[in-house]
Amino acid sequence: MLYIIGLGLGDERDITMRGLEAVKSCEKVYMEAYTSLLSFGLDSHGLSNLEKLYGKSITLADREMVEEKAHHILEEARHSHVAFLVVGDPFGATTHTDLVVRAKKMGIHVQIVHNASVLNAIGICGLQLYRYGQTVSIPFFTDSWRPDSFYEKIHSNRTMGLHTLCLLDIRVKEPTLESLARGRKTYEPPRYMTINTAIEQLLEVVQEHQQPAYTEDTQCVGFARLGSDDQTIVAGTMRQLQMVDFGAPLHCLVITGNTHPLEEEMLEFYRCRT
Ligand SMILES: C[S@@+](CC[C@H](N)C(=O)[O-])C[C@H]1O[C@@H](n2cnc3c(N)ncnc32)[C@H](O)[C@@H]1O
Repeated sequence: MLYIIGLGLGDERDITMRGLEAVKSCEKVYMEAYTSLLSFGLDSHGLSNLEKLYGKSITLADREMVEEKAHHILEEARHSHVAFLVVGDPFGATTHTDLVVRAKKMGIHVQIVHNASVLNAIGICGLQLYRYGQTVSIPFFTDSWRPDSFYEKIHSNRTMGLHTLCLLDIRVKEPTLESLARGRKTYEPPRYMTINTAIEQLLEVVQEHQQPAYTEDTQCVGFARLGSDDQTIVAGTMRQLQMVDFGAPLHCLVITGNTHPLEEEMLEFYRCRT
């Protein structure tokens, strides 16, 4: 049996009763460690908090393991109970759908335990969840790689008056260029995109378009560490949010579409005062 268990967004206390029971029944516990981050991080201290709560040791499943060695996890799940822990909800990231499909094709029973996701937690700012268009991902630009496919999606969302959730890049376990050349992998330190960098890139991309989908004066909402005790939510123009220090990761950004008066009333509680 493969259990895919959402941990929610805050800390170890956010697992559901059902999730906790499932973890406790498993012989092997993996923790997915690259599409998100719990508020206490995944250092040895954060992990040991989880291990203490579950009374089990946890194996970190990094990008390489999930993408290249998923077969090994699935083979274990064929013969025993295996838990695969995911920050947020299991279906808040596309990777985990792939795991479910592979497991089902191998005839392995899969059980999903849902939890809160960034995809619904953004509702806290008052923008109605059913007034969103396509979600976009904003990758870190490099000197030679500046993919901007997110722009057209934002454009079409805004044309229809819909809000856009921008998920921001997470780079963990990226091999350094030198190590690739040498054939022995060493890794860059982890990087998490800030709202400030996202806005800088958004404003760079929009300059290349005649009829801009947004400007520096477009209303947005920035979210940091949603679901944790020190979550930060600020509403303001792109220009205003660029000046805000949102602190530690994770961050995401919403570009507003047309707003309803009730949405405006809620946004007032988070309005940037500078
Ligand atoms: C691929 S999504 C994974 C979402 C996760 N599985 C879930 O269901 O919430 C990861 C992105 O969501 C955003 N994100 C996730 N958790 C967040 C949080 N607690 N606060 C703000 N943004 C968050 C970040 O932009 C991050 O790069």
